[in-house]
Amino acid sequence: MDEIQKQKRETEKKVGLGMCEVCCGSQHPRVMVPNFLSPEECKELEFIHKSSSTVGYRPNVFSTTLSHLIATNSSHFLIPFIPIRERLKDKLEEFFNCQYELFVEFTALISWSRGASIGWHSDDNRPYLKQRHFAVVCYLNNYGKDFNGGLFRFQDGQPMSIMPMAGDVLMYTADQRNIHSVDEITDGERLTLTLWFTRDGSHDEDVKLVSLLSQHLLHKDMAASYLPLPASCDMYCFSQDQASNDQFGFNICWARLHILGYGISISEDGACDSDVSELLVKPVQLVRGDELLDHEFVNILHALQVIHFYCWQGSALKTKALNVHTNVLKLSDKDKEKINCLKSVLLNDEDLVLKVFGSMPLEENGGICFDWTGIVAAIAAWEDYVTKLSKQIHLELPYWRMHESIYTVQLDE
Ligand SMILES: O=C(O)CCC(=O)C(=O)O
Ligand SMILES: [Fe+2]
Repeated sequence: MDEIQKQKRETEKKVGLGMCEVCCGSQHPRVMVPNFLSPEECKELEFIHKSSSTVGYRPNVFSTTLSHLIATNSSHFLIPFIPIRERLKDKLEEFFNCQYELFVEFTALISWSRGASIGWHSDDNRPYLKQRHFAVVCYLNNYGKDFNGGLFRFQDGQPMSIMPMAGDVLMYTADQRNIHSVDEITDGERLTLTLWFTRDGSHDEDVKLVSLLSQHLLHKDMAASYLPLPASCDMYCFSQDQASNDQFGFNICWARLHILGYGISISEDGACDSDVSELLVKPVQLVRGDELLDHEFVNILHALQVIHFYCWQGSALKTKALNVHTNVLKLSDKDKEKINCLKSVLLNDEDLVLKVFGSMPLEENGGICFDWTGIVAAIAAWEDYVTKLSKQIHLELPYWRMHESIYTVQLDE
């Protein structure tokens, strides 16, 4: 930890606040802003990503887009992004001395796992990406602690290489003046919040998101609107050779529970004979070792959200856990057989899970934290958290619809 902080201070020194004066006239318009996001903001976004991500657009890359959150009944998770997007836009316009308004073109949480990398490129290097004028990369976890490899490099100019550290933000123009690459990840999972901005209002992401939100939220009864609903199963299906779409691989929801030491059980008879798409929408129970928690989650995504909420809020939940009643059952041999059968459907390559999600020490990331009372407390605390966000989005949506823009609405208490 000390070593990392030392490295971080060195990076700040190297990059220096002087970089913040760089503007559009420079040969390589770019800026690195240390500690722009708070540790709490980084952790909340990590929770959202780890409990909602799908397979990404490149091998060994996972992503959570805002439209995916809307489509999976998790629109309320947009709320934490809103103040961050606003602050990033203000900073970008200020640093690049923009005389015109910028629009967010695309927002995503993106994680890169072992084996992922990208060679030299500019971010507008395809005809369909020409509207991308600025890139903003917010680093949400730490080089050397959460992952290894994954250094960001610019081909020319200063700063030349960036060591990702949680909270730091890199902004650069998306054109040829900022050709860059990312080294291969050798261990762990590297997480960013990445946004592209455009001057072209016809590519404003908000217009599309508001329309999706209207379709999803307007006619829904609030009480049911925060329970997650999985997307189609291929969005969670990881296979080594994604192009071939072969059957060998794993379901990433299941895999993310597995690396934290959890399994799932589906009590319904014959579940094991179902195909993956059916399994994803069935109620599940959590398993650890030979124990089963007697609580039914509406589906695997619900269980995954609660476990990652527990990892995120773990210590804060300890006091709440004191008066919680926990019912834990011992698994019978027949139960174990059913669970193993399920496992064979959701994962046919266990080694691949470990290869992809790496083996960085998990202690500080909540990986080792486990006790059933804490998890039962997390079930209720997760519900309070999502209900609060859900109420907020329902209150704000009418204003967003009016302005076709997603922004912090000042509502009187
Ligand atoms: O994550 C990063 O540091 C940059 C990723 C990148 O270059 C891209 O997505 O185009
Ligand atoms: Fe890029």
